[in-house]
Amino acid sequence: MNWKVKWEDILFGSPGKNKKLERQGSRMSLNRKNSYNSSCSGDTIAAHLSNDGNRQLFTKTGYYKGAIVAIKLINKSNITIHKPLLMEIKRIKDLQNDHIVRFVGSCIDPPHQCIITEYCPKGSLQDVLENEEIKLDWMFRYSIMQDIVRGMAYLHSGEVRSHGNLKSTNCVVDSRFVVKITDFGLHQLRTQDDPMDEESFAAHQRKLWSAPELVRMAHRPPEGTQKGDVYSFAIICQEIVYRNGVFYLQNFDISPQEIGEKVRNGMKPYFRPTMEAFDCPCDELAGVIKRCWAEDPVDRPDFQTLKGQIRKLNRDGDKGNILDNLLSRMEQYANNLEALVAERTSDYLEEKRKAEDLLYNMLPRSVATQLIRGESVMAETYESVTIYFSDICGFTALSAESTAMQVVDLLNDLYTAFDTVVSRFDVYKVETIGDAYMVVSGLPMRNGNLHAREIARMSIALLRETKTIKVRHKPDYKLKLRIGIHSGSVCAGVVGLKMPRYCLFGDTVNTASRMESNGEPLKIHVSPFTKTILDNFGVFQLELRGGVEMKGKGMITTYWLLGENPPEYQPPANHSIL
Ligand SMILES: Nc1nc2c(ncn2[C@@H]2O[C@H](COP(=O)(O)OP(=O)(O)OP(=O)(O)O)[C@@H](O)[C@H]2O)c(=O)[nH]1
Ligand SMILES: [Mg+2]
Repeated sequence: MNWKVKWEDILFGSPGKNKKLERQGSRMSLNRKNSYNSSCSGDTIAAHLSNDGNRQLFTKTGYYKGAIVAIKLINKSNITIHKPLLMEIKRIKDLQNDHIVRFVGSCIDPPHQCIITEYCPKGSLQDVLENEEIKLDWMFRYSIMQDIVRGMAYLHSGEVRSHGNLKSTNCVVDSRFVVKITDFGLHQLRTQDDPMDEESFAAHQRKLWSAPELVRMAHRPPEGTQKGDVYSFAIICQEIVYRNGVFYLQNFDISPQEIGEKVRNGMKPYFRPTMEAFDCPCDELAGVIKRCWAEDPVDRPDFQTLKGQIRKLNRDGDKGNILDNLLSRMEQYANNLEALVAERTSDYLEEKRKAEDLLYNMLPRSVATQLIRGESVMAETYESVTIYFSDICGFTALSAESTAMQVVDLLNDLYTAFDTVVSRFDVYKVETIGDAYMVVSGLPMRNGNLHAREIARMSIALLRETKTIKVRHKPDYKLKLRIGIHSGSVCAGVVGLKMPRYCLFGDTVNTASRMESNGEPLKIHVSPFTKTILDNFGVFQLELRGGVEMKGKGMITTYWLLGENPPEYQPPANHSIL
């Protein structure tokens, strides 16, 4: 029973891996005329927007024994394994042909029943024909027809005998643009518990590939007939010639249901899709296609005969030889690889950008850039910087009365607002610890004496901002921010390898923190060192607070920052014309 696969043995991978699988997945355009009802569902199916903005779906895929496989879910509550089914599975597993999709195995244990096959990354022939970015010259189109003929001739010559459901969605395209036949045999597994509504648009659409004699049958055999397959092949060839969807009718717009009725009634002239010799590279091709969809199955050639005919047409058309054909496919393959490389490169750049953005958020820009370049960041001494600390008074009591989520929401609201304010100044936010917020100016880029002015302005702005912030779960609660600022020298550098952090060290940091803890709610507590610098600007209103006993420092005289005078009115200069 080497065909039996355990669902657990199929790897659906991490989200990252899935993304990769999905990208390689086959596409089913949802803008097709039919209302296709996807039977695929599951975690590896992804939707995305194609270049032209159409939503597309991918077929379900997974990893099995190290290879990507296509997974087709079976909509059946119960599968009985009996001898004929086992024999059929064996026959299908033994099939070996370049143009037949390899059967990998099947999961039959509910609830995960599926058929697992080789995965052809380019999707179905219908997907390829619909994709305008893929250029198909005539030689290429002949080779697609020839691939199908070869696969079908092989199927018909073996024990499978016939397909019964040949259509452009059941011809899949591998990464080298070789077309392979899929979804044949195993009808017992494929018949669904809740079959599709026979009168639905999708059901009528599916029948467009079916030969008239089969459509007329009340109980048509799921395996169809060999001549029926030839008719389906002709319909596919017409799709290949016109690239306008199945059963394209020039200047004629009727529903699949009406088409079905006209084909079924078998009245002369027999109703078939548009096929003009002048739309083909040679008259004979149109003739071959028309013979394949002859009303009387006896008049249709078999695939063995078609093999020779298509080969001859391609040669007679003098459109090149085997080598040209090969080169053409290789060219398509190379173009495709280029697109793939471009896509992967943009993925890589996107991931790189995300990683760098993260680093830029965690570290000052210049430091992050140095680290990205692989340079080590040496700790540096800065003679003069200004440090800001703030805290929310009564935060512990407020937290005790709130749920953890409410606290998180509050801090999130607060810091989102703070971060916006902070971004307007030449400062660097060092960290937030709970309700404490620490900001510095004057490093890693030195800014002379401006650091005190930047921090003072930012403090005033933050204080103003706090007054506007509403605590969502306590709308009447007034947040009281307590701010302390101090200037002096610090040492700064990156510490840690796993989670590098840019840290400041030195007594200035401690003093700034003490300025905050010795401050008062809704006030900005300024150290005498910062005040001296601020006085140089002549715009800040400072008020003496008095002597404050500070741990380890003794008594120091501190100030309150009340605000900034508006810039004085400057009359416009009187320019005289010399
Ligand atoms: N890449 C890839 N895509 C596939 C494969 N099989 C199916 N698909 C995609 O899935 C789409 C729908 O395939 P199916 O679920 O087999 O549906 P269908 O072929 O329309 O109908 P039935 O075969 O009759 O069930 C196709 O058009 C392809 O886009 C495969 O082996 N590889
Ligand atoms: Mg199919």
